[in-house]
Amino acid sequence: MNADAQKKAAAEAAIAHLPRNGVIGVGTGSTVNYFIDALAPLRDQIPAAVSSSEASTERLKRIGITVEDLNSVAEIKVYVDGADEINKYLQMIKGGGGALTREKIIAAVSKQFICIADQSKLVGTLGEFPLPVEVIPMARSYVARQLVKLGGRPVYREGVVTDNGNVILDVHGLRIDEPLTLEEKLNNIVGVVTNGLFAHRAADLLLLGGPEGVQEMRRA
Ligand SMILES: O=C(CO)[C@H](O)[C@H](O)COP(=O)(O)O
Repeated sequence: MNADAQKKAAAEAAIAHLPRNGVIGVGTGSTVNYFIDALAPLRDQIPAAVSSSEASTERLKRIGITVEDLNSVAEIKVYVDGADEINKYLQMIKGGGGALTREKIIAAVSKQFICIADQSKLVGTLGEFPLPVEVIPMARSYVARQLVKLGGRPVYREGVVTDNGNVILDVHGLRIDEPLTLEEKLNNIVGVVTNGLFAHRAADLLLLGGPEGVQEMRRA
């Protein structure tokens, strides 16, 4: 199975973990696109979804699933999303697709976070993938200087404006030995809206597609 087939298998495995009746959270990315496609036959059993991006909203609506604003939803039972990297504690780097802020908000609200990914995403130490940081535009240079002080090499994601009207710095060269501490330090930089480290709100379950099929991993 190649990476795409692994993503599809992981996405389809998530269907068995959905609540019988309840609002679900839906993330963003190519793996999530497979998940949305797999939701189509279940559209009548899903009262509504909350989505982490305009792209996913559009795809959900196209298959007939109602998308609600998070403010009108009392509870999200399950949130399904991909990751750019994930470790055995199910801490992640996310935001490759630029939707990290909404993803973090929905993850915080949701009772259960199911990560769907292909095998290449599972790593020993987070940080090989450049860490996305969403920044208020006027603070971009200041935040970049603070990121350099933390040992990173920030690169401005040119031409990208997030769904929230902000910009993204992708931070290269960080070896993330202490994800919890780094997530807090990044949050403390004035001008940072969100960073793509999901350490405090890690996933609860990883469905990992591999050559042999889909493996279920819970937090170590
Ligand atoms: O965080 C994300 C988007 O902001 C995605 O979950 C992450 O980039 C993984 O994407 P893909 O499923 O395409 O590999």
